[in-house]
Amino acid sequence: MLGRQFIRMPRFARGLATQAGPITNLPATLHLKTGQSFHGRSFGAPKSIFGETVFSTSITSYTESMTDPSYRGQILVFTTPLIGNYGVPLNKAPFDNQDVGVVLESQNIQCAAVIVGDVAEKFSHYTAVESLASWCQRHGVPAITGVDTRAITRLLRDQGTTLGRVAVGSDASLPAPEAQEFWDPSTENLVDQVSTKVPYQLNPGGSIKIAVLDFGAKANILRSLVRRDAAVTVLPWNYDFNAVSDQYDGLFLTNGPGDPGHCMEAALKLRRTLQEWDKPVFGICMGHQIIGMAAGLEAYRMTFGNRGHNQPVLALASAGSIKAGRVYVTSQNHQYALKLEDPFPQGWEPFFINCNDSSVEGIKSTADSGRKVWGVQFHPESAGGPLDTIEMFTDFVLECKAHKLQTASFTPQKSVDSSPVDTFVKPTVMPRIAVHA
Ligand SMILES: NC(=O)CC[C@H](N)C(=O)O
Repeated sequence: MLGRQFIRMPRFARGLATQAGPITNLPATLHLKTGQSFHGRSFGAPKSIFGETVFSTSITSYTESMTDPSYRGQILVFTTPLIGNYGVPLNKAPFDNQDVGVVLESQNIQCAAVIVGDVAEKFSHYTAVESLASWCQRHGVPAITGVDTRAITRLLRDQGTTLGRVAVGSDASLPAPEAQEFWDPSTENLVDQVSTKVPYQLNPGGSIKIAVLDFGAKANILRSLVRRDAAVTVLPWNYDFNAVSDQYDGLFLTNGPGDPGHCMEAALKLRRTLQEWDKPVFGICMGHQIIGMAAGLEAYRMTFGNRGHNQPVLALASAGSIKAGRVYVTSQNHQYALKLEDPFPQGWEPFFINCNDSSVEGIKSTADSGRKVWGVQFHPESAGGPLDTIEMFTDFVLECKAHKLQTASFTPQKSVDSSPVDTFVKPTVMPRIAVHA
């Protein structure tokens, strides 16, 4: 009764919900480079691919995870046995300059393939317009169901993230590829593949100007800034921010796929920024790793990384909404981390530490450094996952405003025309859809 009263499905969704998804009967095999093979059924695109096999402990939000550009090149194994039961929503948001035009984290499925124990053949949700199976098929993404994901996960935990091959249809019965045939996505600069090619703006009338270096931004990061009334200018990952830094009140560095070592160029540019520019800087995941590398810390590859929405982190310092000594439950998706060095580089301190594996979960500039710079390995923007740390976006925007106010009396007023956007390729309709294509 209650459900009927409060949850009214839009007419288009009512007809589609609970339809059976088109599960194919094609055989499908996951081969790991370490020699193990798992045989199941295909429910995605009838094609075979290589990738890096990783597991996620997230229980919900398969749609957000699969569209997160940080999963590029990865074969994503869900530890939750039943995946797909709420289907997939229409991935389109109102087309205006307040949003990136999508409901999920980017326009496309970004992971190379998905592996589940049991795909839901029927789905039901008031926003669902199609099944997980038809979404994968439409996007050309292979997917396997009916394999022992617990066994795969235990292997990956022991031997670490492992290169894999998803073989579908007649390929499924072929022998496993030779070790040297496995493609390793970490050898490529994946960031360059997903970052915007041209700068663009969101919410140009916002009260504070934030430049965002796009390493493969999740849409909810951009939304989280826009919702706090930031005027956001999204720049390619290797853009020379130093040339335009005086025109912004803050700098943000996003998440992104692959080995941060491929983005050393961005870390070196940021090192100069931090030497010459004293406004607030905030980075998430890949962005945090870039800040760390700019500070002189080293990034290393973890055995199996952290992927899931239940990662507890302990705050070691207080800043804004974050209180030292508290544990926050966080959303994560990473393979690399910053090394915990003792002592930390001068002017820097650890901010958060992971309660499970003691890896560095955040760094910040020290109180006496005169700067406000934070990086966090986890995802405060959630999508999916808990919102325990979402107020870090508010903290950042408030710091930018405070800095602007403090310096306003000393800085000559800039003319309105000083916006760097005038020198950019400035489309009249922002290329939101094309950003992560
Ligand atoms: N989500 C991210 O930004 C991931 C960062 C980096 N690609 C890693 O795997 O560690």
